[in-house]
Amino acid sequence: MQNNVLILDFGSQYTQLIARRVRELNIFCEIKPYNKVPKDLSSFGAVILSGSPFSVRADDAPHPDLSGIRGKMPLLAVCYGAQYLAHFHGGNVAPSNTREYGRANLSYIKGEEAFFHSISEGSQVWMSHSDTIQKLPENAVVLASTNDVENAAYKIKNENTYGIQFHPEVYHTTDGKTLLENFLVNIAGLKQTWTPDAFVETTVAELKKKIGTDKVILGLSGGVDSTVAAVLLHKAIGKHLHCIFVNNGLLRKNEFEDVLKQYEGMGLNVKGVDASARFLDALAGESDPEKKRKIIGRVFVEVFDDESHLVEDAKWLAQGTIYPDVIESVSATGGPSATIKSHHNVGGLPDFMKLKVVEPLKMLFKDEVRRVGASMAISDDRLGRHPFPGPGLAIRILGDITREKVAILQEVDAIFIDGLRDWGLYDSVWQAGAMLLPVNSVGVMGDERTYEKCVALRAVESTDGMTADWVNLPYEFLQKTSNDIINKVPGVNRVVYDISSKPPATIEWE
Ligand SMILES: Nc1ncnc2c1ncn2[C@@H]1O[C@H](COP(=O)(O)OP(=O)(O)OP(=O)(O)O)[C@@H](O)[C@H]1O
Ligand SMILES: O=c1[nH]c(=O)c2[nH+]cn([C@@H]3O[C@H](COP(=O)(O)O)[C@@H](O)[C@H]3O)c2[nH]1
Ligand SMILES: NC(=O)CC[C@H](N)C(=O)O
Ligand SMILES: [Mg+2]
Repeated sequence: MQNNVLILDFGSQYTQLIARRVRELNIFCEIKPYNKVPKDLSSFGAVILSGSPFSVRADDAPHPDLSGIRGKMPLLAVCYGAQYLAHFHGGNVAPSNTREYGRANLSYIKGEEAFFHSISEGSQVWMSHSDTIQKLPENAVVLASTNDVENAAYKIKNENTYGIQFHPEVYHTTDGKTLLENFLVNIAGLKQTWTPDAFVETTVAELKKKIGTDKVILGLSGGVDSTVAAVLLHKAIGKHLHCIFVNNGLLRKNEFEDVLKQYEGMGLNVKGVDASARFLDALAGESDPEKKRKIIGRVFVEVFDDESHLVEDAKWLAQGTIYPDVIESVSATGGPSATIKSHHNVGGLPDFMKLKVVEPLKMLFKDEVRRVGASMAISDDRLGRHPFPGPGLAIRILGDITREKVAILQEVDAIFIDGLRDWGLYDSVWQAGAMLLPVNSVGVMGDERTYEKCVALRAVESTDGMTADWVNLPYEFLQKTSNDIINKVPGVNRVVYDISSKPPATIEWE
Protein backbone atom coordinates (compact mmCIF):
# COMPACT_ATOMS: atom_id res chain seq x y z
CA MET A 1 0.00 0.00 0.00
CA GLN A 2 1.45 3.36 -1.05
CA ASN A 3 -1.38 5.26 0.53
CA ASN A 4 0.25 5.96 3.85
CA VAL A 5 1.85 9.22 4.97
CA LEU A 6 4.95 9.31 7.17
CA ILE A 7 5.07 12.19 9.66
CA LEU A 8 8.53 12.72 11.11
CA ASP A 9 8.31 14.24 14.57
CA PHE A 10 10.87 16.84 15.61
CA GLY A 11 9.13 17.43 18.94
CA SER A 12 6.48 19.97 17.96
CA GLN A 13 3.48 20.29 20.21
CA TYR A 14 1.39 20.11 17.00
CA THR A 15 2.67 16.81 15.56
CA GLN A 16 -0.44 14.89 16.62
CA LEU A 17 -2.57 17.61 15.07
CA ILE A 18 -0.86 17.07 11.71
CA ALA A 19 -1.82 13.39 11.96
CA ARG A 20 -5.42 14.21 12.80
CA ARG A 21 -5.76 16.64 9.89
CA VAL A 22 -4.34 14.10 7.43
CA ARG A 23 -6.75 11.46 8.70
CA GLU A 24 -9.67 13.87 8.46
CA LEU A 25 -8.88 13.84 4.74
CA ASN A 26 -9.42 10.05 4.89
CA ILE A 27 -5.74 9.35 4.34
CA PHE A 28 -3.88 7.10 6.77
CA CYS A 29 -0.65 8.33 8.39
CA GLU A 30 1.88 7.32 11.03
CA ILE A 31 4.05 9.42 13.33
CA LYS A 32 7.69 8.38 13.86
CA PRO A 33 10.41 10.15 15.83
CA TYR A 34 12.90 11.89 13.48
CA ASN A 35 15.66 9.54 14.61
CA LYS A 36 13.69 6.40 13.77
CA VAL A 37 12.99 6.77 10.06
CA PRO A 38 11.68 3.37 8.87
CA LYS A 39 14.20 1.56 6.65
CA ASP A 40 11.47 0.39 4.31
CA LEU A 41 9.60 3.39 2.96
CA SER A 42 7.71 1.47 0.28
CA SER A 43 4.34 1.81 2.00
CA PHE A 44 4.56 5.61 2.15
CA GLY A 45 3.35 7.91 -0.60
CA ALA A 46 4.45 11.18 1.04
CA VAL A 47 6.42 12.52 4.01
CA ILE A 48 5.67 15.50 6.28
CA LEU A 49 8.31 17.05 8.56
CA SER A 50 6.91 18.58 11.76
CA GLY A 51 7.89 21.75 13.59
CA SER A 52 10.18 21.69 16.62
CA PRO A 53 11.03 23.62 19.78
CA PHE A 54 14.69 23.50 18.65
CA SER A 55 16.48 26.03 16.48
CA VAL A 56 18.16 24.41 13.45
CA ARG A 57 21.23 26.44 14.35
CA ALA A 58 21.67 24.68 17.72
CA ASP A 59 24.25 21.89 17.93
CA ASP A 60 21.92 19.53 19.75
CA ALA A 61 19.00 20.12 17.34
CA PRO A 62 17.60 17.18 15.35
CA HIS A 63 19.60 16.82 12.12
CA PRO A 64 18.51 13.54 10.53
CA ASP A 65 19.71 12.19 7.20
CA LEU A 66 16.88 12.69 4.72
CA SER A 67 18.78 11.57 1.63
CA GLY A 68 16.51 8.54 1.23
CA ILE A 69 13.45 10.80 1.17
CA ARG A 70 14.18 14.21 -0.31
CA GLY A 71 13.72 14.35 -4.07
CA LYS A 72 12.61 10.71 -4.07
CA MET A 73 9.07 11.21 -2.79
CA PRO A 74 6.70 14.13 -2.16
CA LEU A 75 7.92 16.02 0.91
CA LEU A 76 6.18 18.77 2.88
CA ALA A 77 8.34 20.50 5.47
CA VAL A 78 6.51 22.52 8.14
CA CYS A 79 8.19 25.34 10.10
CA TYR A 80 11.32 23.75 11.64
CA GLY A 81 11.25 21.25 8.78
CA ALA A 82 11.31 24.06 6.21
CA GLN A 83 14.10 25.81 8.12
CA TYR A 84 16.03 22.54 8.30
CA LEU A 85 15.95 22.05 4.52
CA ALA A 86 17.07 25.66 4.00
CA HIS A 87 19.85 25.62 6.62
CA PHE A 88 21.64 22.59 5.18
CA HIS A 89 21.10 23.19 1.48
CA GLY A 90 22.54 26.54 0.69
CA GLY A 91 19.97 28.74 2.40
CA ASN A 92 20.25 30.80 5.56
CA VAL A 93 18.21 30.67 8.77
CA ALA A 94 18.64 33.44 11.34
CA PRO A 95 16.82 34.72 14.41
CA SER A 96 14.05 37.04 13.28
CA ASN A 97 14.04 40.62 14.49
CA THR A 98 10.59 40.25 15.92
CA ARG A 99 9.29 36.95 17.21
CA GLU A 100 6.41 35.79 15.04
CA TYR A 101 3.56 34.16 16.88
CA GLY A 102 -0.06 34.02 15.88
CA ARG A 103 -2.06 35.50 13.04
CA ALA A 104 -0.66 36.52 9.66
CA ASN A 105 -2.17 36.81 6.20
CA LEU A 106 -0.73 35.68 2.89
CA SER A 107 0.08 38.87 1.01
CA TYR A 108 1.48 37.14 -2.08
CA ILE A 109 0.78 33.78 -3.69
CA LYS A 110 2.59 32.66 -6.85
CA GLY A 111 -0.01 32.12 -9.56
CA GLU A 112 -0.95 28.75 -11.01
CA GLU A 113 0.57 26.66 -8.27
CA ALA A 114 -1.16 23.33 -7.53
CA PHE A 115 0.02 23.75 -3.94
CA PHE A 116 -2.15 26.83 -3.42
CA HIS A 117 -5.07 25.67 -5.55
CA SER A 118 -8.29 27.45 -4.43
CA ILE A 119 -6.44 29.46 -1.75
CA SER A 120 -6.41 33.24 -2.27
CA GLU A 121 -4.22 36.09 -1.16
CA GLY A 122 -5.36 37.38 2.21
CA SER A 123 -5.89 33.87 3.57
CA GLN A 124 -5.13 33.69 7.29
CA VAL A 125 -2.22 31.52 8.46
CA TRP A 126 -0.84 30.85 11.94
CA MET A 127 2.81 31.41 12.76
CA SER A 128 4.84 30.10 15.70
CA HIS A 129 8.54 30.67 15.21
CA SER A 130 11.45 32.82 16.30
CA ASP A 131 13.90 31.86 13.52
CA THR A 132 13.25 32.93 9.96
CA ILE A 133 14.42 31.73 6.53
CA GLN A 134 16.44 34.67 5.22
CA LYS A 135 17.70 32.90 2.13
CA LEU A 136 15.96 29.98 0.44
CA PRO A 137 17.76 26.70 -0.22
CA GLU A 138 19.35 26.14 -3.64
CA ASN A 139 16.97 25.80 -6.57
CA ALA A 140 14.02 27.05 -4.55
CA VAL A 141 11.34 29.50 -5.62
CA VAL A 142 9.17 31.44 -3.23
CA LEU A 143 5.50 30.47 -3.43
CA ALA A 144 3.98 32.75 -0.79
CA SER A 145 4.81 35.63 1.55
CA THR A 146 3.21 37.54 4.40
CA ASN A 147 3.89 41.13 5.40
CA ASP A 148 6.60 40.06 7.84
CA VAL A 149 7.82 36.80 6.34
CA GLU A 150 9.03 36.91 2.77
CA ASN A 151 9.74 33.18 2.51
CA ALA A 152 6.49 31.89 3.98
CA ALA A 153 6.29 29.04 1.44
CA TYR A 154 8.72 27.68 -1.13
CA LYS A 155 9.15 24.85 -3.61
CA ILE A 156 12.35 23.20 -4.79
CA LYS A 157 12.39 23.24 -8.59
CA ASN A 158 12.07 19.84 -10.29
CA GLU A 159 11.25 18.16 -6.99
CA ASN A 160 7.98 17.62 -5.13
CA THR A 161 9.55 19.28 -2.10
CA TYR A 162 7.66 22.09 -0.36
CA GLY A 163 8.52 24.15 2.71
CA ILE A 164 6.13 26.33 4.71
CA GLN A 165 6.92 28.57 7.63
CA PHE A 166 3.34 28.61 8.97
CA HIS A 167 1.36 25.71 10.47
CA PRO A 168 -1.32 24.24 8.17
CA GLU A 169 -2.41 21.81 10.92
CA VAL A 170 -3.78 24.37 13.38
CA TYR A 171 -7.39 25.45 13.35
CA HIS A 172 -6.53 29.13 12.89
CA THR A 173 -4.84 28.54 9.54
CA THR A 174 -8.10 28.93 7.65
CA ASP A 175 -7.12 27.05 4.49
CA GLY A 176 -4.73 24.62 6.20
CA LYS A 177 -6.78 21.58 5.36
CA THR A 178 -7.14 22.62 1.72
CA LEU A 179 -3.38 23.08 1.56
CA LEU A 180 -2.76 19.60 2.98
CA GLU A 181 -5.29 18.19 0.53
CA ASN A 182 -3.59 19.98 -2.37
CA PHE A 183 -0.26 18.48 -1.35
CA LEU A 184 -1.42 14.96 -0.51
CA VAL A 185 -4.07 14.42 -3.16
CA ASN A 186 -3.23 16.71 -6.12
CA ILE A 187 0.55 16.61 -5.83
CA ALA A 188 1.37 13.29 -4.13
CA GLY A 189 -1.59 11.50 -5.77
CA LEU A 190 -2.81 9.78 -2.59
CA LYS A 191 -6.34 8.38 -2.46
CA GLN A 192 -8.87 9.42 0.18
CA THR A 193 -10.02 5.91 0.97
CA TRP A 194 -9.26 5.59 4.69
CA THR A 195 -12.80 5.72 6.09
CA PRO A 196 -14.23 4.06 9.22
CA ASP A 197 -16.01 1.48 7.01
CA ALA A 198 -12.77 0.69 5.19
CA PHE A 199 -10.94 0.44 8.53
CA VAL A 200 -13.49 -2.07 9.80
CA GLU A 201 -13.27 -4.13 6.63
CA THR A 202 -9.46 -4.34 6.50
CA THR A 203 -9.05 -4.81 10.27
CA VAL A 204 -11.58 -7.63 10.40
CA ALA A 205 -9.79 -9.36 7.51
CA GLU A 206 -6.40 -8.92 9.21
CA LEU A 207 -7.70 -10.20 12.55
CA LYS A 208 -9.18 -13.29 10.87
CA LYS A 209 -5.87 -14.06 9.25
CA LYS A 210 -3.79 -13.40 12.35
CA ILE A 211 -5.93 -15.27 14.87
CA GLY A 212 -7.38 -18.12 12.81
CA THR A 213 -9.21 -20.53 15.11
CA ASP A 214 -7.39 -19.55 18.33
CA LYS A 215 -9.40 -18.26 21.26
CA VAL A 216 -9.06 -14.68 22.50
CA ILE A 217 -9.63 -13.24 25.97
CA LEU A 218 -10.62 -9.57 26.12
CA GLY A 219 -10.96 -7.31 29.14
CA LEU A 220 -14.26 -5.53 28.67
CA SER A 221 -14.94 -2.50 30.87
CA GLY A 222 -18.13 -0.95 29.53
CA GLY A 223 -15.90 1.85 28.21
CA VAL A 224 -15.68 3.01 24.61
CA ASP A 225 -12.31 1.52 23.66
CA SER A 226 -12.83 -2.00 24.89
CA THR A 227 -16.39 -2.11 23.55
CA VAL A 228 -15.32 -1.10 20.05
CA ALA A 229 -12.38 -3.55 20.21
CA ALA A 230 -14.77 -6.32 21.27
CA VAL A 231 -17.24 -5.68 18.45
CA LEU A 232 -14.42 -5.63 15.87
CA LEU A 233 -13.00 -8.91 17.17
CA HIS A 234 -16.44 -10.44 17.35
CA LYS A 235 -16.96 -9.63 13.68
CA ALA A 236 -13.68 -11.40 12.92
CA ILE A 237 -13.79 -14.50 15.13
CA GLY A 238 -17.32 -14.69 16.54
CA LYS A 239 -17.71 -17.13 19.42
CA HIS A 240 -13.97 -17.57 19.81
CA LEU A 241 -13.91 -14.21 21.56
CA HIS A 242 -14.29 -14.48 25.34
CA CYS A 243 -14.96 -11.13 27.03
CA ILE A 244 -14.27 -10.76 30.74
CA PHE A 245 -15.79 -7.90 32.68
CA VAL A 246 -14.12 -7.67 36.09
CA ASN A 247 -15.81 -6.22 39.12
CA ASN A 248 -12.78 -4.82 40.92
CA GLY A 249 -14.95 -3.43 43.71
CA LEU A 250 -14.05 0.04 42.47
CA LEU A 251 -16.74 0.50 39.83
CA ARG A 252 -19.55 3.04 39.99
CA LYS A 253 -22.84 2.36 41.75
CA ASN A 254 -24.63 -0.65 40.16
CA GLU A 255 -22.16 -0.54 37.25
CA PHE A 256 -21.33 -4.25 37.29
CA GLU A 257 -24.96 -5.32 36.90
CA ASP A 258 -25.92 -2.46 34.55
CA VAL A 259 -23.04 -2.97 32.15
CA LEU A 260 -23.55 -6.75 32.00
CA LYS A 261 -27.20 -6.12 31.15
CA GLN A 262 -26.32 -3.57 28.46
CA TYR A 263 -24.06 -6.08 26.75
CA GLU A 264 -26.80 -8.72 26.64
CA GLY A 265 -28.34 -7.44 23.43
CA MET A 266 -25.04 -7.14 21.59
CA GLY A 267 -24.42 -10.82 20.87
CA LEU A 268 -21.04 -10.78 22.62
CA ASN A 269 -19.89 -13.64 24.80
CA VAL A 270 -19.41 -11.75 28.10
CA LYS A 271 -18.57 -13.20 31.49
CA GLY A 272 -18.80 -11.11 34.63
CA VAL A 273 -16.14 -11.97 37.22
CA ASP A 274 -16.63 -10.61 40.69
CA ALA A 275 -13.11 -10.13 42.03
CA SER A 276 -13.94 -7.21 44.31
CA ALA A 277 -12.73 -8.90 47.48
CA ARG A 278 -9.44 -9.76 45.81
CA PHE A 279 -8.78 -6.15 44.79
CA LEU A 280 -9.98 -4.56 48.03
CA ASP A 281 -8.00 -6.99 50.18
CA ALA A 282 -4.85 -6.38 48.14
CA LEU A 283 -5.32 -2.61 48.52
CA ALA A 284 -6.02 -2.64 52.27
CA GLY A 285 -3.92 -0.13 54.17
CA GLU A 286 -2.13 1.27 51.08
CA SER A 287 -2.36 5.00 50.54
CA ASP A 288 0.47 5.76 48.11
CA PRO A 289 -1.07 6.58 44.67
CA GLU A 290 1.55 4.80 42.58
CA LYS A 291 1.53 1.73 44.81
CA LYS A 292 -2.27 1.58 44.58
CA ARG A 293 -2.06 1.70 40.79
CA LYS A 294 0.59 -1.02 40.69
CA ILE A 295 -1.46 -3.30 42.96
CA ILE A 296 -4.54 -2.87 40.77
CA GLY A 297 -2.55 -3.52 37.58
CA ARG A 298 -1.12 -6.70 39.13
CA VAL A 299 -4.47 -8.05 40.33
CA PHE A 300 -6.06 -7.36 36.90
CA VAL A 301 -3.35 -9.46 35.27
CA GLU A 302 -3.82 -12.25 37.83
CA VAL A 303 -7.57 -12.31 37.25
CA PHE A 304 -7.13 -12.39 33.45
CA ASP A 305 -4.56 -15.14 33.82
CA ASP A 306 -6.90 -17.25 35.96
CA GLU A 307 -9.72 -16.72 33.49
CA SER A 308 -7.55 -17.59 30.51
CA HIS A 309 -6.85 -21.01 32.06
CA LEU A 310 -10.58 -21.68 32.08
CA VAL A 311 -10.83 -21.21 28.32
CA GLU A 312 -9.33 -24.07 26.37
CA ASP A 313 -6.94 -22.96 23.63
CA ALA A 314 -6.87 -19.34 24.73
CA LYS A 315 -3.84 -17.95 22.93
CA TRP A 316 -4.42 -14.19 22.83
CA LEU A 317 -5.20 -11.32 25.16
CA ALA A 318 -6.96 -8.44 23.40
CA GLN A 319 -6.58 -4.90 24.73
CA GLY A 320 -8.28 -1.61 23.93
CA THR A 321 -4.99 0.30 23.64
CA ILE A 322 -5.32 3.44 21.44
CA TYR A 323 -2.81 5.55 19.49
CA PRO A 324 -1.97 8.21 22.11
CA ASP A 325 -0.83 5.34 24.39
CA VAL A 326 1.75 4.14 21.90
CA ILE A 327 2.98 7.22 19.99
CA GLU A 328 6.65 7.73 20.65
CA SER A 329 7.16 11.46 20.71
CA VAL A 330 10.38 13.38 20.69
CA SER A 331 10.90 15.08 24.01
CA ALA A 332 12.30 18.60 23.87
CA THR A 333 14.65 17.89 26.76
CA GLY A 334 16.05 14.82 25.02
CA GLY A 335 15.64 12.64 28.12
CA PRO A 336 12.96 10.08 28.86
CA SER A 337 9.76 11.81 29.89
CA ALA A 338 8.77 11.66 33.55
CA THR A 339 6.27 9.06 34.70
CA ILE A 340 3.32 11.03 35.97
CA LYS A 341 1.01 8.07 36.50
CA SER A 342 1.35 4.36 35.79
CA HIS A 343 -1.70 3.39 33.79
CA HIS A 344 -3.01 0.04 34.89
CA ASN A 345 -2.95 -1.53 31.40
CA VAL A 346 0.34 -0.26 29.99
CA GLY A 347 3.72 -1.90 30.42
CA GLY A 348 3.30 -5.32 28.84
CA LEU A 349 2.42 -8.69 30.28
CA PRO A 350 4.47 -10.51 32.90
CA ASP A 351 6.51 -13.51 31.75
CA PHE A 352 4.24 -16.03 33.41
CA MET A 353 1.44 -15.08 31.04
CA LYS A 354 1.85 -17.04 27.87
CA LEU A 355 -0.75 -15.09 25.89
CA LYS A 356 0.11 -13.01 22.83
CA VAL A 357 -1.32 -9.49 22.73
CA VAL A 358 -3.69 -8.21 20.05
CA GLU A 359 -4.57 -4.48 19.97
CA PRO A 360 -6.85 -3.69 17.01
CA LEU A 361 -7.27 0.02 17.90
CA LYS A 362 -3.68 0.89 18.56
CA MET A 363 -3.43 3.18 15.52
CA LEU A 364 -6.59 5.21 16.26
CA PHE A 365 -7.29 8.40 18.17
CA LYS A 366 -10.24 8.40 20.57
CA ASP A 367 -12.60 10.28 18.23
CA GLU A 368 -11.69 7.84 15.46
CA VAL A 369 -12.52 4.94 17.78
CA ARG A 370 -15.93 6.53 18.26
CA ARG A 371 -16.42 6.88 14.50
CA VAL A 372 -15.42 3.26 13.90
CA GLY A 373 -17.89 2.28 16.62
CA ALA A 374 -20.64 4.26 14.92
CA SER A 375 -19.91 2.60 11.58
CA MET A 376 -20.49 -0.78 13.30
CA ALA A 377 -23.84 0.54 14.62
CA ILE A 378 -22.81 0.69 18.28
CA SER A 379 -25.33 3.03 19.92
CA ASP A 380 -24.55 6.71 20.57
CA ASP A 381 -25.31 6.05 24.18
CA ARG A 382 -22.39 3.63 24.51
CA LEU A 383 -20.03 5.69 22.37
CA GLY A 384 -20.80 8.93 24.20
CA ARG A 385 -19.93 7.49 27.60
CA HIS A 386 -17.42 9.49 29.63
CA PRO A 387 -14.05 7.76 29.99
CA PHE A 388 -13.68 5.93 33.28
CA PRO A 389 -10.25 4.79 34.45
CA GLY A 390 -9.50 1.11 34.94
CA PRO A 391 -8.39 1.63 38.59
CA GLY A 392 -11.81 3.20 39.08
CA LEU A 393 -12.73 4.87 42.33
CA ALA A 394 -9.40 3.81 43.90
CA ILE A 395 -7.69 6.82 42.32
CA ARG A 396 -10.54 9.11 43.38
CA ILE A 397 -10.36 8.10 47.04
CA LEU A 398 -7.31 9.90 48.34
CA GLY A 399 -5.47 7.81 50.88
CA ASP A 400 -6.29 4.22 51.77
CA ILE A 401 -9.30 2.38 50.39
CA THR A 402 -12.01 0.82 52.52
CA ARG A 403 -15.37 -0.65 51.53
CA GLU A 404 -17.12 2.14 53.44
CA LYS A 405 -15.30 4.86 51.53
CA VAL A 406 -16.09 3.15 48.21
CA ALA A 407 -19.77 3.00 49.18
CA ILE A 408 -19.83 6.72 50.07
CA LEU A 409 -18.14 7.74 46.84
CA GLN A 410 -20.45 5.54 44.75
CA GLU A 411 -23.46 7.41 46.15
CA VAL A 412 -21.89 10.82 45.59
CA ASP A 413 -20.81 9.93 42.05
CA ALA A 414 -24.28 8.64 41.18
CA ILE A 415 -25.96 11.86 42.33
CA PHE A 416 -23.48 13.97 40.36
CA ILE A 417 -23.59 11.94 37.12
CA ASP A 418 -27.37 11.39 37.19
CA GLY A 419 -27.75 15.13 37.80
CA LEU A 420 -25.62 15.94 34.75
CA ARG A 421 -27.87 13.69 32.67
CA ASP A 422 -31.10 15.12 34.12
CA TRP A 423 -29.94 18.67 33.42
CA GLY A 424 -28.88 17.81 29.84
CA LEU A 425 -25.24 18.59 30.68
CA TYR A 426 -23.71 15.12 30.33
CA ASP A 427 -22.84 15.35 26.63
CA SER A 428 -21.26 18.79 26.92
CA VAL A 429 -18.79 17.47 29.51
CA TRP A 430 -15.87 15.27 28.39
CA GLN A 431 -15.43 13.57 31.75
CA ALA A 432 -16.83 14.04 35.24
CA GLY A 433 -16.42 12.39 38.61
CA ALA A 434 -16.16 12.95 42.35
CA MET A 435 -13.14 12.67 44.66
CA LEU A 436 -13.31 11.66 48.31
CA LEU A 437 -10.81 13.76 50.23
CA PRO A 438 -8.86 12.54 53.25
CA VAL A 439 -10.01 15.41 55.43
CA ASN A 440 -12.86 15.84 57.85
CA SER A 441 -14.30 19.23 58.56
CA VAL A 442 -16.75 20.67 61.02
CA GLY A 443 -20.35 21.31 60.06
CA VAL A 444 -23.71 21.83 61.66
CA MET A 445 -26.74 19.75 60.80
CA GLY A 446 -30.02 20.09 62.70
CA ASP A 447 -28.27 22.06 65.44
CA GLU A 448 -25.82 19.21 65.92
CA ARG A 449 -22.10 19.48 65.36
CA THR A 450 -20.81 17.21 62.58
CA TYR A 451 -17.24 16.25 61.76
CA GLU A 452 -17.44 14.54 58.40
CA LYS A 453 -15.92 14.03 54.97
CA CYS A 454 -15.46 16.46 52.12
CA VAL A 455 -15.94 15.57 48.43
CA ALA A 456 -14.64 17.45 45.38
CA LEU A 457 -16.58 17.41 42.13
CA ARG A 458 -14.63 17.59 38.87
CA ALA A 459 -15.98 18.12 35.35
CA VAL A 460 -13.65 18.82 32.42
CA GLU A 461 -13.76 19.58 28.73
CA SER A 462 -11.07 18.06 26.55
CA THR A 463 -10.54 16.34 23.21
CA ASP A 464 -8.12 13.62 24.20
CA GLY A 465 -7.51 13.91 27.94
CA MET A 466 -3.98 15.21 27.34
CA THR A 467 -4.99 18.76 28.20
CA ALA A 468 -8.23 19.76 29.85
CA ASP A 469 -10.08 22.66 31.38
CA TRP A 470 -12.74 22.73 34.08
CA VAL A 471 -16.30 23.23 32.90
CA ASN A 472 -18.28 26.28 33.90
CA LEU A 473 -21.29 24.32 35.21
CA PRO A 474 -24.36 26.45 36.05
CA TYR A 475 -24.41 27.65 39.67
CA GLU A 476 -27.99 26.38 40.05
CA PHE A 477 -26.86 22.91 39.08
CA LEU A 478 -23.92 22.96 41.53
CA GLN A 479 -26.19 24.29 44.26
CA LYS A 480 -28.77 21.53 43.76
CA THR A 481 -26.09 18.81 43.48
CA SER A 482 -24.31 19.95 46.63
CA ASN A 483 -27.60 19.98 48.52
CA ASP A 484 -28.55 16.52 47.31
CA ILE A 485 -25.17 15.05 48.21
CA ILE A 486 -25.05 16.46 51.72
CA ASN A 487 -28.68 15.57 52.44
CA LYS A 488 -28.59 12.08 50.97
CA VAL A 489 -25.12 10.72 51.67
CA PRO A 490 -24.41 10.12 55.34
CA GLY A 491 -20.82 10.91 56.25
CA VAL A 492 -20.42 13.88 53.87
CA ASN A 493 -20.98 17.45 55.10
CA ARG A 494 -19.04 19.51 52.55
CA VAL A 495 -18.82 19.69 48.72
CA VAL A 496 -16.28 21.69 46.72
CA TYR A 497 -15.84 22.16 42.95
CA ASP A 498 -12.42 21.68 41.34
CA ILE A 499 -11.45 24.66 39.15
CA SER A 500 -7.99 23.50 38.04
CA SER A 501 -6.95 23.03 34.43
CA LYS A 502 -4.65 20.27 33.12
CA PRO A 503 -1.80 21.10 33.16
CA PRO A 504 -0.85 21.86 35.87
CA ALA A 505 -3.40 19.62 37.62
CA THR A 506 -4.33 16.21 36.16
CA ILE A 507 -7.90 15.03 35.63
CA GLU A 508 -7.81 12.32 38.30
CA TRP A 509 -6.49 13.38 41.69
CA GLU A 510 -4.14 10.39 41.98
N1 LIG B 1 -13.36 -3.60 34.95
C1 LIG B 1 -12.66 -4.04 33.89
N2 LIG B 1 -12.77 -5.32 33.47
C2 LIG B 1 -12.07 -5.78 32.42
N3 LIG B 1 -11.19 -5.04 31.73
C3 LIG B 1 -11.02 -3.75 32.09
C4 LIG B 1 -11.74 -3.19 33.18
N4 LIG B 1 -11.38 -1.88 33.29
C5 LIG B 1 -10.48 -1.66 32.32
N5 LIG B 1 -10.24 -2.77 31.61
C6 LIG B 1 -9.31 -2.92 30.47
O1 LIG B 1 -8.37 -1.87 30.48
C7 LIG B 1 -8.39 -1.16 29.23
C8 LIG B 1 -8.08 0.30 29.42
O2 LIG B 1 -9.09 0.96 30.15
P1 LIG B 1 -9.59 2.37 29.66
O3 LIG B 1 -10.45 2.94 30.71
O4 LIG B 1 -8.41 3.15 29.16
O5 LIG B 1 -10.42 2.03 28.33
P2 LIG B 1 -11.96 1.72 28.20
O6 LIG B 1 -12.52 1.46 29.53
O7 LIG B 1 -12.15 0.64 27.19
O8 LIG B 1 -12.53 3.03 27.56
P3 LIG B 1 -12.76 4.45 28.27
O9 LIG B 1 -11.45 5.17 28.07
O10 LIG B 1 -13.86 5.03 27.46
O11 LIG B 1 -13.10 4.23 29.70
C9 LIG B 1 -9.78 -1.42 28.70
O12 LIG B 1 -9.81 -1.26 27.28
C10 LIG B 1 -10.04 -2.84 29.14
O13 LIG B 1 -9.43 -3.75 28.23
O1 LIG C 1 -7.70 3.17 31.96
C1 LIG C 1 -7.09 4.00 32.63
N1 LIG C 1 -6.16 3.55 33.49
C2 LIG C 1 -5.49 4.33 34.34
O2 LIG C 1 -4.66 3.87 35.11
C3 LIG C 1 -5.80 5.73 34.23
N2 LIG C 1 -5.32 6.83 34.88
C4 LIG C 1 -6.00 7.91 34.36
N3 LIG C 1 -6.84 7.51 33.40
C5 LIG C 1 -7.68 8.37 32.55
O3 LIG C 1 -6.80 9.04 31.66
C6 LIG C 1 -7.25 10.39 31.44
C7 LIG C 1 -6.19 11.37 31.86
O4 LIG C 1 -6.06 11.27 33.27
P1 LIG C 1 -5.07 12.16 34.16
O5 LIG C 1 -5.22 13.56 33.69
O6 LIG C 1 -5.53 11.95 35.55
O7 LIG C 1 -3.70 11.60 33.88
C8 LIG C 1 -8.55 10.51 32.23
O8 LIG C 1 -9.62 10.23 31.35
C9 LIG C 1 -8.41 9.45 33.31
O9 LIG C 1 -9.68 8.99 33.77
C10 LIG C 1 -6.73 6.18 33.30
N4 LIG C 1 -7.36 5.32 32.50
N1 LIG D 1 7.23 25.88 15.32
C1 LIG D 1 8.46 25.62 14.92
O1 LIG D 1 8.74 24.61 14.28
C2 LIG D 1 9.51 26.57 15.41
C3 LIG D 1 10.88 26.27 14.83
C4 LIG D 1 11.99 27.01 15.56
N2 LIG D 1 12.11 26.50 16.88
C5 LIG D 1 11.69 28.51 15.57
O2 LIG D 1 11.39 29.04 16.62
O3 LIG D 1 11.76 29.17 14.56
MG1 LIG E 1 -12.43 2.79 31.07
